Amino acid sequence: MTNLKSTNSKSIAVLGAGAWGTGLASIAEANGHQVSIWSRYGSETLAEVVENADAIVSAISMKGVREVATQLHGLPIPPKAVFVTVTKGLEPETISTPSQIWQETFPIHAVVVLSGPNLSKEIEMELPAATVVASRSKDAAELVQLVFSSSRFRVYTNSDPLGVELGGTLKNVIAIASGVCDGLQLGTNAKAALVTRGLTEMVRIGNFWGAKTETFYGLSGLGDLLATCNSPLSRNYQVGYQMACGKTLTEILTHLQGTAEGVNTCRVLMQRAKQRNISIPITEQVYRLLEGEVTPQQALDELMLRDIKPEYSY
Ligand SMILES: NC(=O)C1=CN([C@@H]2O[C@H](COP(=O)(O)OP(=O)(O)OC[C@H]3O[C@@H](n4cnc5c(N)ncnc54)[C@H](O)[C@@H]3O)[C@@H](O)[C@H]2O)C=CC1
Ligand SMILES: O=C(CO)COP(=O)(O)O
Repeated sequence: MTNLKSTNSKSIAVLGAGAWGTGLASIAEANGHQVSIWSRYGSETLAEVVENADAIVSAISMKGVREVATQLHGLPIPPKAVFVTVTKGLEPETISTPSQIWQETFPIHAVVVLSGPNLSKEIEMELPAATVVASRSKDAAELVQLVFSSSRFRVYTNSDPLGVELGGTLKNVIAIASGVCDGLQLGTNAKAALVTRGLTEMVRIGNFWGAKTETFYGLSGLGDLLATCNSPLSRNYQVGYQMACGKTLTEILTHLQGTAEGVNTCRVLMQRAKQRNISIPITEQVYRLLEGEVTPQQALDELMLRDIKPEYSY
């Protein structure tokens, strides 16, 4: 077994000084690594922050990933540097995942996806949590595992980066639906049904994309669903909860602290599912709700009154 204390100090560049970027920076720093954080509002340049980095951690929200990757592309990046992406979103124009953008921009560097049930407020309070680091490169995943592993943060490796990334991304849409469920006070049975059928929907989309089914039953799929579908700390859950309480999406997003990626992800998924004829009924109702086409109650009725069918039809 690896002794966590034996890790050599690494140079870690964190891009994005939001809730999760600063949270991950604190974990790495507490583990004895040299951490620099880059923010578009800060005084340090990207070039200064990534110079000599062993790992470059992108904690940029989806809308900024391509722009930051392009800015970095023109800079001298150490060949040893591993890119770590923690963004949970999809690019609307290309339907690319963040790791695909990083890999496309830096084809010779290893890319690692870090995702799991990691509500940053709880991590900030040093409550225990676990996560997954996944990569096509076993060495890169193990390096990132050592950088972040601690007595408060248990990090597992995984060899299905696409599944791990999609788990964290797709669950955001189900978290919005769960917020609606709680806002309407539909009860525990309804929540259990929603989360379970939500997972089926995630597996269906993930399989279509080429991810492994079992990955969705791990920390980055089921684990993250359980966390975000049951916690008012989740911004995505808050979007659904507040819509069920009568607020408009614009009002909610104006006052929300940080990013609720599920809003954009839901739109991208609907576009993809329509093109490919994939059945995603929960996502479809979340989409219609976000677009103002149905009320929360109508979305519920539409889901309950769908044609009856067998439980399994991936
Ligand atoms: N907060 C959490 O609990 C967790 C968040 N995540 C994911 O991590 C990502 C970041 O989340 P948060 O830190 O919570 O969001 P945040 O909204 O607090 O921070 C986002 C960061 O991205 C930066 N950014 C956005 N567009 C940019 C651009 N064009 N150029 C440069 N920088 C740009 C912002 O300045 C900010 O520093 C999201 O995809 C989220 O889903 C993942 C796990 C946990
Ligand atoms: O992904 C998260 C926890 O794992 C954070 O969820 P929210 O983005 O909904 O706050």
